[in-house]
Amino acid sequence: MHDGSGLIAVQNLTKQFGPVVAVQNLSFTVSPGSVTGFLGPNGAGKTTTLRMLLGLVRPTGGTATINGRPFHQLGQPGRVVGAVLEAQGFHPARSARDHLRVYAAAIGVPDAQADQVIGLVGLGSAADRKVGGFSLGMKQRLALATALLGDPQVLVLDEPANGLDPEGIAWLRTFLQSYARMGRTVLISSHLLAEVEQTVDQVVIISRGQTMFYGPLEQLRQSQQKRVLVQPSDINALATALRAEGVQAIEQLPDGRLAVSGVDSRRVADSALKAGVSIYGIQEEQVDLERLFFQLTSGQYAGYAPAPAPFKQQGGWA
Ligand SMILES: Nc1ncnc2c1ncn2[C@@H]1O[C@H](COP(=O)(O)OP(=O)(O)OP(=O)(O)O)[C@@H](O)[C@H]1O
Repeated sequence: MHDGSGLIAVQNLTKQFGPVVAVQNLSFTVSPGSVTGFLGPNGAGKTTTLRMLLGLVRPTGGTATINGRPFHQLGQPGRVVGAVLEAQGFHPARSARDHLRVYAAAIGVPDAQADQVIGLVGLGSAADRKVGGFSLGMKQRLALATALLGDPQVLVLDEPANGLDPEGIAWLRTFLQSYARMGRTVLISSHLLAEVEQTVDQVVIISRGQTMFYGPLEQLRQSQQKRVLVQPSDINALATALRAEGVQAIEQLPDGRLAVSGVDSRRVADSALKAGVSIYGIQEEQVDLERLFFQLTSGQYAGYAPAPAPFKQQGGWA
């Protein structure tokens, strides 16, 4: 039927809606055992990609497979893939439990499974309340419960943190990470890196339908060179001393401090000491992932389309 690997593979995927290129030559893989964030600003092509993966939209070119097969060839897809694409159209007069039982019947799992997943997502005490009275966060939990009904190997969630309060986001993080640690595959989309930063192990960042970065989050972090910000008693003396030691990336900031790249604070302090320069303040700049994410994706709404370089390899820049 399928290879059971739990692998999601997107290869050279392209989708055009008339003149609009929603997804352009996108490639990435998502392995079991980790949580992957699928990130990009509004309109970047995330939902279209997920819809192609789930067999809801036919690609113009390329392939999207789960377990080595396109969605429609999976056999019992409800038991392989659990997906939430948008806050679903729940019947407002139906209870959460009844909603889940209807879906359980549709994919051929027993009612007991509905009761189990409702507890898993923390809706046990609201199981018999009408969904019409649910908050957005509760609907998100119910949507997740629906996706979990078939005990799927692969979980695909579009903007699952949307509408959750901080406690809900923390709960979702723990849930998804433990689901992945059980050897399952988890792919979640978001337009905010900060929202999923603590949840995901690797990221696929897209902009205007193209891959901008694909690899471990840690690698993205390391790609931004850290800077040491230092306030010396004599800027020129410290800059000269550093240059004499081969440190070239030195910049004077508007606030009068020096920003030194490619070295740690200890090295800068040692140079200052040797040069007889006092230090009134020193700190290592924190990596600002959000700023990097914005830089990577900010071209999307520019009034022109700069020719982008093609995607090359995992863990690299496109
Ligand atoms: N059925 C459609 N017909 C025409 N254009 C479409 C269709 N679906 C999506 N698009 C266009 O494709 C582009 C990508 O949209 P998509 O919804 O995939 O982005 P997204 O990253 O999921 O954004 P959001 O976070 O806002 O949902 C947008 O320009 C959108 O207008």
